[in-house]
Amino acid sequence: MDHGKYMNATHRNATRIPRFATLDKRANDLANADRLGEASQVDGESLYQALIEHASDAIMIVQHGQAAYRNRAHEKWFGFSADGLAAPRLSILARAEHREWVQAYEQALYRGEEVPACCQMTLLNQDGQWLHLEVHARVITYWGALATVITMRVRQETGATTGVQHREPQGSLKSAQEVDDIVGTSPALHRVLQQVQQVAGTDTTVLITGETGTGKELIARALHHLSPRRAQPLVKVNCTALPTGLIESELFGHEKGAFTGAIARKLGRFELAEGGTLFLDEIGDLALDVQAKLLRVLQEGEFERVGGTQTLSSNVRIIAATHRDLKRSASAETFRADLFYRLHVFPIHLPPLRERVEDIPLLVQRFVEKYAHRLAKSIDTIDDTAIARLTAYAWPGNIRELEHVIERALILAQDRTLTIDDALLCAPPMPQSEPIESIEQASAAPTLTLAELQRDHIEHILEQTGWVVEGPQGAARILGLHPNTLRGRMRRLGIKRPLHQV
Ligand SMILES: Nc1ncnc2c1ncn2[C@@H]1O[C@H](COP(=O)(O)OP(=O)(O)OP(=O)(O)O)[C@@H](O)[C@H]1O
Repeated sequence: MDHGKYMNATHRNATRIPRFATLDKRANDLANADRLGEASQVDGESLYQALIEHASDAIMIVQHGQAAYRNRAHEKWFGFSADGLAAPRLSILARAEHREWVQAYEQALYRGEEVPACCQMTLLNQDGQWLHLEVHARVITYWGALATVITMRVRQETGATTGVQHREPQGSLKSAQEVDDIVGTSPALHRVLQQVQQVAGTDTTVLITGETGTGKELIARALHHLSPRRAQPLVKVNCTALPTGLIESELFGHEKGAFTGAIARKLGRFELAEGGTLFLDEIGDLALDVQAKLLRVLQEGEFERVGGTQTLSSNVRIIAATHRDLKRSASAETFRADLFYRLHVFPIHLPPLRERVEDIPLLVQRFVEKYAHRLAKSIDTIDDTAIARLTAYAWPGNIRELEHVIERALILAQDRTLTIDDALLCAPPMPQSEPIESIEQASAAPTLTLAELQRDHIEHILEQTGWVVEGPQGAARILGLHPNTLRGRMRRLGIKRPLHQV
């Protein structure tokens, strides 16, 4: 499939083909009409469209190899996108052992060749359920152009890959995925989304933990977008990126003349987030004196601007995130224990990608679509060995690293098949035979601590990049880390450029 073409085609189609909303309105017009008395007043085209829209079979119209229209049943069974158009290809969703066959079927179909009038296949939906389908496909002329109509009748659900049997695909869990484009079907992600759903509607403080690049910010956004505060601002503060001297004024604002350089009053992030959500990223890096002031706002809802005497009250919901083990930091007295308990009201832990490898194929699909479009590349297939390599890799930078690997793979792609060269993956692959739970231990030499292992790996990458941290060729990008996060980690792990290389 030509993704570049698809995106253009989708935009072109947007004007030529009635979009979901138009069909939906016509369907509603029809539903509102008195069926016996007024049905005759609805024109034949509307009637036909309403019938398709409300059919119990999943119907998709494909043009230029991509979905130009999907009816309600299709969205209900497959999910995948809020605008109803971006349904992944059948072959991506097919069972591995049938993928080749489904791909051949699909390609023949889109070339306008003859395919069996009816066939059966099993496809994965967005909720990780396998659906047994009876598939009918035919080529038609649609608004003056050739299109393929694919009708699918769901014969049976075989239960979810998550192990949850017969879960309703449009259930409440999907909304978190819908609002922030969160991809994945693993039980681990499923549990996280369940927690998001439970807490989003409240004002409870949430502490999101997890390694770098696991999607903490994405989850924070989903919490805000699903909360009653969604119409108010979501304000982010990166506690690592701000110099210690400035963080207090960033959070609480300052009055004119409060310190040298304070030439005017400045509102802090608490005031900017008033009525909305304040996302305190990397809260584990907050200086101890600022922690005390933050605790006061959390407990009493009050603060003063730096240099100010007026006490201001605050109405913000706090979401904090960290890659650190805050409990351990509290024991080591680098983080206030009282603040830790105040934040730890509703913890959400995002497991590392290596513990939810089931999410990798869909994430790859998502990133291929994203970057194929941006880079104007056309990718039809993802090499089988590529998926095997990607699932065997340890992903120290988690999903951000995966995203960058796919971007680089697309830049390097010479033809329409995406391949993953070992050189694209920086850390050693995980041992294949070990169960996932033991991988961390297995990949670490017995005499090395995790910190030592991390230091070695970061140093190794820095040496490869000539100690360049930032930029397209920099170590941060390769490791899938934000440059400031990498600098912070280098400081923490005592990594310094050797003098002879300076
Ligand atoms: N489940 C997911 N589906 C789609 N994209 C994801 C998912 N999880 C993470 N991403 C993407 O991976 C990248 C990293 O995610 P995010 O910034 O939320 O991670 P993080 O844990 O906050 O990282 P850090 O600790 O370094 O700040 C982002 O581009 C995000 O959109």
